[in-house]
This record gives sequence, structure tokens and C-alpha cells, in this order.
Amino acid sequence: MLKLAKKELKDKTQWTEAGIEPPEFDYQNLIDKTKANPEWVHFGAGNIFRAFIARLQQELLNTGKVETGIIAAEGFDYEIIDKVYQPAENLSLVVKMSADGNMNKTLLASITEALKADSSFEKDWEELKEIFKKPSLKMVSFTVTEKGYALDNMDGEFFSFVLEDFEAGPEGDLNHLMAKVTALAYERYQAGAYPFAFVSMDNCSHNGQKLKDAVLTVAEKWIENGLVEKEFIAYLGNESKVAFPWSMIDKITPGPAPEVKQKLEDIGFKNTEIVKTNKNTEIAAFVNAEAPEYLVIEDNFPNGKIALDKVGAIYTDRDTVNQVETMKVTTCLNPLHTAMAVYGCLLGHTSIAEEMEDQEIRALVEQIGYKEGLPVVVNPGVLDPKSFIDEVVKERLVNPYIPDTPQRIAKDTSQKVAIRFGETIKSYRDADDLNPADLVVVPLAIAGWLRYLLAVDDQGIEMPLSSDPMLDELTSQLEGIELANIDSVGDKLKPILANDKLMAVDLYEIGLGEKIEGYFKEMIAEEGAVRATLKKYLLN
Ligand SMILES: NC(=O)c1ccc[n+]([C@@H]2O[C@H](COP(=O)([O-])OP(=O)(O)OC[C@H]3O[C@@H](n4cnc5c(N)ncnc54)[C@H](O)[C@@H]3O)[C@@H](O)[C@H]2O)c1
Ligand SMILES: O=P(O)(O)OC[C@@H](O)[C@@H](O)[C@H](O)[C@H](O)CO
Repeated sequence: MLKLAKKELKDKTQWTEAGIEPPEFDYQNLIDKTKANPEWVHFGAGNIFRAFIARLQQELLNTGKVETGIIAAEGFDYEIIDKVYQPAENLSLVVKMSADGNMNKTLLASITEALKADSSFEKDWEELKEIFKKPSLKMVSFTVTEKGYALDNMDGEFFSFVLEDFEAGPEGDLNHLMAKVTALAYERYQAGAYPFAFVSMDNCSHNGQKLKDAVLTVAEKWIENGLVEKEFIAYLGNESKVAFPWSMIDKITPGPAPEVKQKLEDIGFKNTEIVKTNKNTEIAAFVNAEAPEYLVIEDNFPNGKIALDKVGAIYTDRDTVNQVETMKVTTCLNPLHTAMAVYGCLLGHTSIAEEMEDQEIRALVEQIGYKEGLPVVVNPGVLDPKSFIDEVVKERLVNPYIPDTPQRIAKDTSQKVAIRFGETIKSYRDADDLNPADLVVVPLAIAGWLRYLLAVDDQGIEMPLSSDPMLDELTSQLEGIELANIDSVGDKLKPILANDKLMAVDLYEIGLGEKIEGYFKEMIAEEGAVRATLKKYLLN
């Protein structure tokens, strides 16, 4: 039976006959070896982790280049483990969607355990502590979204549940993931101060620094409160002991799609239930993603590195990672995505590939990338920005088989605006021959996001907003703004556009605040005004 279960792995033929590539190693043996000498723990057991990261490890396992698997840890959304990992005995199906419609299917068996990282799940938490005490541990990686690292709000105040963690110390019942992983690092420190690397693989600018800052902040507060010895910070700050390599990861991995579920059911695959958890993760035992993929990691691993460079990843120096990441996250992919997400929702789209057939959206994407982004990109050498953006625009976003939606990408936009648009704005501010006030498409994207937050589409019909930790705060700031009533805007946009944490800079100080207010007002003038505004600024 094509069911994800250890016993079904024994009959390899049933999988190959169904066009599914089974693992070429003994899963139970892998589980035992990994338990004895764990090398890799990954936090954030979501979609990209299985589609890309764990799949690379499977390729290494298939060819005998590594001998242990990955231990998945989930420190936020425990339903993922209960509803997806446990019923499938930690196995998954990875479906790669090519542009010709071909679905390449892999039975993923490189994840050996899935643990809930919280002291309320005593057995799992104790096991994680034991894993962190093992000298063999090389890498602890993360795909936990930008908000997974945030200890404070937009006003720079620590969240109340983080303040509780500062008081509780490593032995307490911790709330925030960053406090939990600091507590686990403390276990390792006490066990022998063994070396290892903490690797963020999230789409945040300078992701390694972001992770390091969060972990060090927690550790400093614990020292201040007399909860751990001050030598702990020296261990965390010593790069030959604990490194925080930077990385860039790229592979468009939408949530599990109904059309893929149907195709899998058609071949008799059983684990097709799609779950939406109470914490808004859309997940299934199968994961669907595009074929292109890029993983660039700073080569800084004090306890040795996994041979990911044998399966396409690039290990390089920090400056190069920074340039590649800046290229992808701040100019050549993610800003295009965020702009087309908010405008796509406003214009009634539910598919990214379909949006690329909408001439205003296509112009938006092309101009934000080629016209305003590309001029400030530094060529990182290992990837060429022009070829990269060409592939994004001409091959990836248009692939009709990638079931991606503007609604997925619009999630958590408040956490991303500063990075995806703010970095380009700063580059224009800092360049001698450029002026941020001359930008058109980047401010149009920001105005589009504010227009999106009104939760009414371009036809004047109410639309649901994707989840975002700042949704209540932002929508209440915009309360009272009405379509076809420009006066209702008043000063309501000002605190948002002037917030340098949200926007990366005070947009009024660099001459963009009023411009964005103007675009916003044009877009609420009447029904259809969003499209008319895009036409006016992009197609003339
Ligand atoms: N999906 C993609 O196309 C893609 C591509 C490149 C990079 N990424 C990066 O990976 C991240 C996750 O993407 P995904 O596809 O796995 O998403 P997903 O929704 O499938 O999983 C999100 C994961 O993040 C965890 N998480 C969410 N909020 C958290 C919080 N506040 N604290 C701790 N953990 C939290 C969830 O529990 C879950 O494990 C993205 O935000 C991005 O930074 C994703
Ligand atoms: O994952 P996020 O929330 O940071 O951003 C949404 C998408 O833009 C993103 O997931 C892309 O698909 C990804 O960055 C492609 O590599």
C-alpha cells in the first residue's frame, strides 16, 4: 500500500512502480545511527525544510556521503508533529513540479525523529537536551519565518512572553523559540562546551546575525538575572566554538495544493490530507515545490560541516553569502513576490502564474526587479543577478504547475517590508548618483500593501487578509479610511510610514512618505482605482 509507514518501505517495487523514488538506505538503521551520534537538528518542521533541506540530506544518504539523518524539532506549532509527522512515521513525499508538468516524486526518509521543543512535552524536551550534549552535533538549522527571531515589537519593546523567559532562565518553562534554543545551547556548554553551528535558513537579511543577536540577548538577560554564569556568553561569542553562519536559501515552496493532492490520490498514494493548523501552517505529509533551488552557506562550521556542497549547495565566505542574499531577498525575487502578492489579492488573483498574464502585474514585477532593483545589486560572482532575475521572471513565476498563491506570500508582510523594500531604498539613499525620492515602483508596492490592509479589493468587495502578527495593530491604525473618501485618510498613514523599524527608514525623511500617501489616495478614489493607478504609473 502506498502509505507512509516504515513497514511499507520494505516493498520498494510498489513505490518505483508508482513513479515514486524510494530511499536507497535502510531507514531503521539510519534512525539508530542518528540517535547514537546526531549531527543535525532542524527547527521549523514546515514545508521548505522537507522540500529542500531534508531532500538534500536524502541525496547524500543515497550515495553514502553521510551516515546520519536530520532530527526535526518544532518549537511553535506542535500540531505539525501530531497531525503530519506522527501519522506518517516521520516520512514525507516530496513532489517537484517542472515547467513541463512533470511531477518528480521522492519518498523522503532522511528525517529520523520529530520532537516538540517545549518543556511541556517532557520526553521530547529531555531528548533534545541529550542531543545537544552530544559531541557529534554539527549543525542546528532553522526555517522558522522572520517572526521566529523577533524578541521585541515594532516599538522596540520586548514582548511580555519574552520578558517571562528572561526571568525564567534555562530551567524554566520557556515560551519563545530563541529562549528555548539558548537553553539547549546552555546544556551543550555545561556538557563540555562542545563546538557547533547555529544556521538560520530564513529569508531575513543577515540571517546569521539576526539569530546570533537573539540568542546572545537571551543569554545576556540570563546573566544579568544571575541565572547562568557569565562564561556562557564567552562560549556563544567565540566563533571557534559556536558559529552563526549566514545563508541564502531559494526554492519556491507553496503550501500543499489540492490539485497535487488529487494527482497523488489518482496514483493510490494515501497520505494526502491537507491540514491548516490553528497557528496557520498549511501542511500535509506531501510537499510540493518548484525544481530550481539555490542554497549558499557561509563556510563556518566549528564542528565540521555536512557535505551539502556535494549535492548542489555552495559553501563560501560571508561577504559572498551577503551579496547573494541581498540579491535574492532585497531585489531580485522576494520584493517581486511581495509586490505581486498584495496587488494580486487586490485584483482578485489566486495564482501566481496567472498573475504573470496580467499586464499591470507583470509590469510591476519587471519594473521593481529590472528597473529599480537591479541597478543597486552587487554581482556576488557565484550567481549572476541578471540571469537570476531572468529565470525568476521568465521561468519560475510563470510556471503554471507551481500551485503558488498571492495569499500565501502576503502572510507576515509587516515582518518583510523593511527587508524587501527598505534595503533598496537605503541603497538609493546612500548612492551618490541616485535619489530615493525618484523611485516609483518600490513606493507603489508599499502603497499597495497599505491599500491591501483595508481588506477590500479593487471591486469594493471585502477580502480576507493573510495572517500577520501585526494585523490587528495595523488595521486599527487604518480604521475609518473609506473607499471613495480621500479625506478619510487624514494623518492615518503617517505613523506607519515614519516607523523606521517597520519600513527600515523614516520614509518622510527620504522624500517618499508623501509620495506613498499620494499613491494610496489615488488607489482609494473609486472602484477600479488600484488597476488604474498601476496603469498610470507602470504602462505610460
Ligand atoms: N516556502 C518557501 O518558498 C521558502 C523559500 C525560501 C525560504 N523560506 C524560508 O522558510 C520559512 C518557512 O517557510 P515554510 O515554507 O517552511 O513555511 P511553513 O508555513 O510550512 O512553516 C513555517 C515554520 O515556521 C515555524 N514558525 C512560524 N512562526 C514561528 C514563530 N513565531 N516561532 C517559531 N517558529 C515559527 C512554524 O512552526 C513552521 O515550522 C519562510 O518564512 C522563509 O523565511 C521559505
Ligand atoms: O517565505 P516568506 O514568508 O519569507 O516569503 C514568501 C515567499 O516570497 C517566499 O517563500 C519565496 O517563495 C521564497 O523566498 C523563494 O525562495
